Amino acid sequence: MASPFLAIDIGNTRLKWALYDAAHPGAALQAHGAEFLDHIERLADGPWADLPAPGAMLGCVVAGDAVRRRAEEQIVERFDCAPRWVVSSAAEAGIVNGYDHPTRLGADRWVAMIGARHRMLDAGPARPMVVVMIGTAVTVEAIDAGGKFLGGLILPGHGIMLRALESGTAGLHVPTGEVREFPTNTSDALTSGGTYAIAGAVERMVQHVRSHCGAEPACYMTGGAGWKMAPVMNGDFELVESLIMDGLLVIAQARG
Ligand SMILES: Nc1ncnc2c1ncn2[C@@H]1O[C@H](COP(=O)(O)OP(=O)(O)O)[C@@H](O)[C@H]1O
Ligand SMILES: CC(C)(COP(=O)(O)O)[C@@H](O)C(=O)NCCC(=O)O
Ligand SMILES: [K+]
Repeated sequence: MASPFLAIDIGNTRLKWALYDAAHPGAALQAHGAEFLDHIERLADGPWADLPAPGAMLGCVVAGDAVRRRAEEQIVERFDCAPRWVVSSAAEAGIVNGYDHPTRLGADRWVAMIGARHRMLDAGPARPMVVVMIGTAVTVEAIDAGGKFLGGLILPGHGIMLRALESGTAGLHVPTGEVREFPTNTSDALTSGGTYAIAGAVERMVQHVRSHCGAEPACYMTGGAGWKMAPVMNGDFELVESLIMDGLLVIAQARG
């Protein structure tokens, strides 16, 4: 019988976790949650206290070694399974890594591309892809129809953009505004500026992929703030909250 599988994604803002009934794509989600990094120590005695024990876990972490160790303490304290973390490599689960130094690619980016490729092939014939993650930072990846990661953009996320503007100016200390085509107050101008900066970068990457690959890319969006960006995107963007968890399930199955 299959045993439960624990997937963990540790970004620079939050640790996201999901427990599945087995370690393969399409497995049933049994429980999930997210903790800000300051609250990782609550996991074992809090949200994880009543979970069935996973037979294995796999995660990705870009938040640094100290945070990874704090998460490992919780995993080991609560569950009898070894912490395992994905490291970006030259090739895995259908994606070939075009980075100059493949292991320097953020593991979350690598895993999300693997999840997206699996989803795209499930839906139909192979196409190029643009994979966008809206987290603490924003990443915009280009993948060709053969599964080669061509390269990607890194931008500041909404929060970092606003904090940078606040700390670098005298007059920009205002509450969050609305996204407007023609903002007429400072709050709306800041919120709209950040949103359209991201949307514009994504649109450029879609153009680059379209002309490089000669085909319309399948476009996926994920990350904690993906729901804020998805409504303003031009073109067909599929919002998939679980893209990283999906990628972890694909990798776990491929590794057996
Ligand atoms: N409920 C929420 N809690 C925390 N951040 C949120 C929430 N909803 C949206 N966000 C936005 O999502 C971003 C964090 O997304 P997340 O995917 O957790 O990032 P990371 O993977 O970098 O830890 C924050 O910068 C914030 O703007
Ligand atoms: C780009 C990132 C900071 C994104 O982090 P996140 O927003 O998910 O917290 C992370 O993937 C990272 O640290 N990458 C390493 C550098 C690189 O991918 O080139
Ligand atoms: K992330």
